[in-house]
Amino acid sequence: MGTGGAANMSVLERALVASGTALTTVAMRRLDAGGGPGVLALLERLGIEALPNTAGCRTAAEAVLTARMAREALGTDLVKLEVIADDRTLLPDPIELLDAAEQLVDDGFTVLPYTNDDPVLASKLVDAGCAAVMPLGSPIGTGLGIRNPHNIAMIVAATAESGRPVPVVLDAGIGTASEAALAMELGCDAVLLATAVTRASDPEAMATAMRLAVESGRLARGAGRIPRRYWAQASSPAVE
Ligand SMILES: CC(=O)[C@@H](O)[C@H](O)COP(=O)(O)O
Repeated sequence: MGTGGAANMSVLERALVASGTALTTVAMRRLDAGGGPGVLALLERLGIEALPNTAGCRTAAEAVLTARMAREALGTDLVKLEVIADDRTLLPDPIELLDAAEQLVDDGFTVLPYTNDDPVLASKLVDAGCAAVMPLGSPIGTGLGIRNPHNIAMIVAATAESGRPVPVVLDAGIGTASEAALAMELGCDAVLLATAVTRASDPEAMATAMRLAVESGRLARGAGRIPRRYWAQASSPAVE
């Protein structure tokens, strides 16, 4: 889960608990430095691990600095690496992203990069030593779902066949539960979402729906779906 967009801390808490999340991002450049029990205190009380996020960074240098500050502040080598090209699309900048990933891996970070649904860039991030690849379904906050399911399936296949199989996390753009289920049926190992829950009319209910969708999508993936057929096939064989 992400923590951005919730109406208040009480709504966020109920959604986090309902989602069953074990790892939740915290945008380090948007952290409320003020007093009072902020997001970090909430996550600690709920026993949810904080995943520092370099959200808002536009260059590799900014992302590397933000990650290092987060490691100092939170004592974790985990980092969700976001390097954004522009404020309108919030799409990853592939050049700066790969540069930052290489620097952070060299500096001992466990890097979880938010990337495009581009199998070539995903493979380069795996080769750079990232601990996962996190392709978008559609741009952050759009709720447009998974625009290129085939690309996500290719990233899953290429990652599994690479010398370093790493988890694939569908990150961004999920709008409702069926899209989270589809991500898991495509072979993703997890989803990372915020807007669909935190800005839903009933965030707690949507968080519950997402948890159930991820569980069912994962089960369906393992159950071996039937092949798609061109022509009909009677479900009951004809009696000879
Ligand atoms: C939670 C987080 O890190 C977001 O930047 C993530 O990409 C979620 O995007 P949505 O808000 O579209 O779910």
